Amino acid sequence: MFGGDSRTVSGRKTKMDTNLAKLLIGLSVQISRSDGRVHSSTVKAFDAVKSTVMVEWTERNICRGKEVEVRELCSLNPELLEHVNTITNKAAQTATPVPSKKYEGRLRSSRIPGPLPFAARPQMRQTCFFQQPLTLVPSTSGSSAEKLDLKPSPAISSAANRHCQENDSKPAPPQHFVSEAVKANEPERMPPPSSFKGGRKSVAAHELNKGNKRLSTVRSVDLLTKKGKFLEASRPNQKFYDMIQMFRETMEITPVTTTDLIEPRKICVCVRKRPLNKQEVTKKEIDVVSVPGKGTLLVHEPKHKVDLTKYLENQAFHFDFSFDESATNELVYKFTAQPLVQSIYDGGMATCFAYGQTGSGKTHTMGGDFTGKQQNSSKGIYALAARDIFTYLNHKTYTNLNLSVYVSFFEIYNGKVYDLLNKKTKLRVLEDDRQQVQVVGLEEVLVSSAEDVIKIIKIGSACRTSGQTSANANSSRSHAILQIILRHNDRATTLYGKFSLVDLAGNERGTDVSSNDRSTLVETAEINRSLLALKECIRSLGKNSDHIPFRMSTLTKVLRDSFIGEKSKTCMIAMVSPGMASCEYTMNTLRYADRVKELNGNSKATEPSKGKEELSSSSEDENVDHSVFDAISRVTELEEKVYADLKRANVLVQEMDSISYNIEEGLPCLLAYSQELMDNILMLQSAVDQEQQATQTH
Ligand SMILES: Nc1ncnc2c1ncn2[C@@H]1O[C@H](COP(=O)(O)OP(=O)(O)OP(=O)(O)O)[C@@H](O)[C@H]1O
Repeated sequence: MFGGDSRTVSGRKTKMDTNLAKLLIGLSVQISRSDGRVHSSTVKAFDAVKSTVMVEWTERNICRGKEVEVRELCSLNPELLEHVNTITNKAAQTATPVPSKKYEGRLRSSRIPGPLPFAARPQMRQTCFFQQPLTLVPSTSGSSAEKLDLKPSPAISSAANRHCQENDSKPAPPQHFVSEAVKANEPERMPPPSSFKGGRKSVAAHELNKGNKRLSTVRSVDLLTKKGKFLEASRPNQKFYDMIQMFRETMEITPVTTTDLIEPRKICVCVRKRPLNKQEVTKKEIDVVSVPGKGTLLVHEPKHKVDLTKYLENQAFHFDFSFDESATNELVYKFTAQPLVQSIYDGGMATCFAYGQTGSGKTHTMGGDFTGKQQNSSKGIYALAARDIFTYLNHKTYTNLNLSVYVSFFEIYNGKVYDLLNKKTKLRVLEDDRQQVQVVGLEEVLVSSAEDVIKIIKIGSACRTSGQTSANANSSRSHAILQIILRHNDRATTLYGKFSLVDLAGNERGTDVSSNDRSTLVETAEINRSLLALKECIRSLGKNSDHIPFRMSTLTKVLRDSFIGEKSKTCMIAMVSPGMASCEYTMNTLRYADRVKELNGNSKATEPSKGKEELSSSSEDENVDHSVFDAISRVTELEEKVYADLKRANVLVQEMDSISYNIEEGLPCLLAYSQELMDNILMLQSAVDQEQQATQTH
């Protein structure tokens, strides 16, 4: 690459590295932190092999440090690159460098540095989709064969310019970059202990490259001992993080605002992203979900190519509304459940579902946000809907309807219904000849204010069945259904309208439970079965189909009247966790929500951003769905047969019972009768005996 005698070249290169080290060390430079802050730090060491520098700064009296790639440093400090280039060019003509003005007072050495050792770096690839690839163009001019003309992508330039503007308030000169290296087998950026150990560093790096286990151990021990000092050690999957951050720099964001228009919809499907939680932040979990707004949500799916190159697959999903991590429950309510309140006053059925992976924020959205373990029930969709229902009730338009409000709160756990307002009494779900489904004995409490409803929510929520899964220590494994019912104040208290607010159980797969015992697996299978049935029912509602497959699960049975009727309206809020660890479940949630919405006339077409791969995976998903659906239908058929057999057996038992009753009743009579008969026989016998005696005497 360098041409000429290799000994001369390597000798020249070592000298240049030494010069560059002298130029950089001691400089005050801007660095970018993982949380987005940009501040100054001092260059302490230069690693020519990795083309990185070690920088240090003081924060709250703690000396911190981090390793930064030279190209990253140059992008944040454009004058630095300019300065290096100036010196390099001058060096070709004179032996004395003239430092650029900005760094004049900060240079510790005025010796001529060599050009940046970019050429020593391996060929790299830009694999982040949606990102214009960076170009690495060898310069044809100049005497130095190592010098490269590095062209940035416009997106990155603008990002870098933004940084510069923030810090310098003057426009940044054109930037020079190398493309993003994303080899999985490349070590993640960690502070090299060698940088601080003078002569040892190159040996350690060299030996490490050779795969020397002993030295690897030494290196990791070094890293551990340095941990206290270098708190900024990069996060796991730093490359993915960088790629996502770069992508976000180019993203246009239009968040939902309270002034946005709400169109009336029969089925509304929205998505809400929760913020990273404390544990995720501590683990330096990467946020892989972006919400540009206008109903769109992006998942930056981290992927590896066959050659282990890391890349992102940015997948776009479109819903009626998309809410980012800053959205409040009030805002989410305004666009989801609130428009449904009107429909129950029009005599319809409204249903709002919170769907998502365990720990994604369903209970937070429906029941209210948490402060520690305390839930603020007045800030959830349950309470907000109750408040509006009472506002309507007291409005002059509706007072003449003469309605009262009742509340029931129950859960479905493992296909069984439990009354949360009556000490979790197990209830039976029966269907009459007209296919009306009744939850027999369900407590309905008459309420006169939203505060009454909040009290009921508190009582009911405390009762919910909880288990433990790997994602959420207080996971709800049941579907909780709060129903706010409007009834006429006549003697029969006939039903007028009903709002069902459903906090669904977590949708994670059977393998995601920390305990693999049979009951937990059965529990998970039951959850998945009911969620699948729910999807099919909402899809049928969307198609205005006459056939609603509501018998497939207890959940759909009890919500049967929500899926029928012209005035029925449904809203689903799909919740997603933003962490990279949840990426697969996030994709499952979004695909589910997408299928629910698919046949809804109001929805815009989904534009998967992927090509063939995405299409094949979604058709695979469909096949899986259908086979599961078929299996569920078969199980449901069998269940119905067994149920019919049971019914017949029951009738037989009752007949036998009545026969045995008759036998039991008849037996004493028979005995008395036979006794009577016996007495009569005896009497007859004695009469015959007397007659015989009399005959003999005569
Ligand atoms: N939008 C949000 N803002 C802040 N914190 C949130 C948000 N959504 C969820 N959380 C927090 O995340 C944690 C898990 O949320 P939540 O219990 O609501 O999840 P879930 O989906 O109901 O889980 P499960 O299905 O297991 O019950 C809670 O501590 C909650 O406070």
